[in-house]
Amino acid sequence: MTLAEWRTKTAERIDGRAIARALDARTAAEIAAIVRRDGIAPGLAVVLVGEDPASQVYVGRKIDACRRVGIVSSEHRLPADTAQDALLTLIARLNADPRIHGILVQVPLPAHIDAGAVLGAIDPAKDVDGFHPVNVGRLSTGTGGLVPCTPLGVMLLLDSVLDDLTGLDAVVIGKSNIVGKPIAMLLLEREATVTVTHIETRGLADIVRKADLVIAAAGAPRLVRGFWIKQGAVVIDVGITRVLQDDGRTKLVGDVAFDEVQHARAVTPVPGGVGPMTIACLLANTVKAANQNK
Ligand SMILES: Nc1nc2c(c(=O)[nH]1)N[C@@H](CN(C=O)c1ccc(C(=O)N[C@@H](CCC(=O)O)C(=O)O)cc1)CN2
Repeated sequence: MTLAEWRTKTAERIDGRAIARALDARTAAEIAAIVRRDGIAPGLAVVLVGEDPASQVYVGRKIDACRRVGIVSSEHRLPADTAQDALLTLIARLNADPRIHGILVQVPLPAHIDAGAVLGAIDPAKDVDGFHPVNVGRLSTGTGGLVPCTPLGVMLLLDSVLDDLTGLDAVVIGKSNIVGKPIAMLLLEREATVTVTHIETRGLADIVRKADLVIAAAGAPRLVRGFWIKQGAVVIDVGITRVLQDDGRTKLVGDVAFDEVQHARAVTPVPGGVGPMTIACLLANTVKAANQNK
C-alpha cells in the first residue's frame, strides 16, 4: 500500500468488548462441561481491602461476570485498616478450601500492607492473577503457569488482527510487574523482537516510531502522539486514566491520542479495548485453574 493510500485509511478499531464477549461464551461452555463432569462449578474468591472507588467498581464487575458465566464467587470486602496478618490468615483459609479454585486480591492494596507478601502467600495453583513469583518465573521461562489477565488480554487482541508476530518489532511502554514486564515475556514467546521502555526512556518517540507493535502501558494520558506511530503499526492502549474535563465532568483517557493514530493498521479504544479483556481473561484463568486442580 502506498503512503497516499495509507493517509486516506482509517485504522481498524479493535473491539475489546466483542472479543471479550466471545471469550466469555467459550468460558461459559467450558464451565458447563466441568459441571457435567465433576458436579461442581469453579469457585473464585475475590478479596478487596479498603474503599478505593475504582477497585470497588472493578470488583463489582468481576463478581457480575462470574455470575454470567457460571463461576461461583465469594466476596471478601475488608476495611482499609485491616492488619496484614488478618489478610494472610484469610488467604491461608482460601488456599485450603477445595471449593475455591481461584483467588484474587485486588490491587492496589493500602500502603501499610506489603503487597509482595500478600500476593506471594496465594497458592500458585490458585493464583488466577498470575502475580505469584512462581507464575512470574514460569512465564519468564516459558514453562506454563497462570498468566496475568491484562497481558493475556493484550495478546488475544493482537491475535484478532495478526496471524503471526514472528520477527515483528514490538515496543512496550511501561515496566510494571503486572502489565509491562509480562507483556514483554509473552511477546518474546511469540518470537517478536521486544524493546521495553518507560516514561524515563530517552528518545521514546524515536524508538516507538520504528515499531510494528506498540503496547502503551505507562498510565500517562495521551502520551503517545500520532507522529510517534509508524504507518500500518498495531497499537494496543492499556492505559486507563480518569481525567477532569473543562465542563467539570470526568472521562476515561488512554495513553494513546486515539484520534491521531488513524494511519495505524489497528488500534484499541479506551474504554472498550483492553479493559474488558482483563475480566474475560480472569474468568478463563479461573477455569484453567479449576481444570488443573480437580
Ligand atoms: N488483582 C488485580 N488488580 C488489578 C488488576 C488485575 O488484573 N488484578 N487490573 C487493574 C484493574 N482491573 C481489574 O482488576 C480492571 C481495569 C479496567 C477494566 C475495564 O473494564 N475498563 C473499562 C472501563 C472501566 C470504567 O468504565 O471505569 C474499559 O477499559 O473499557 C477492568 C478491570 C488494576 N488492579
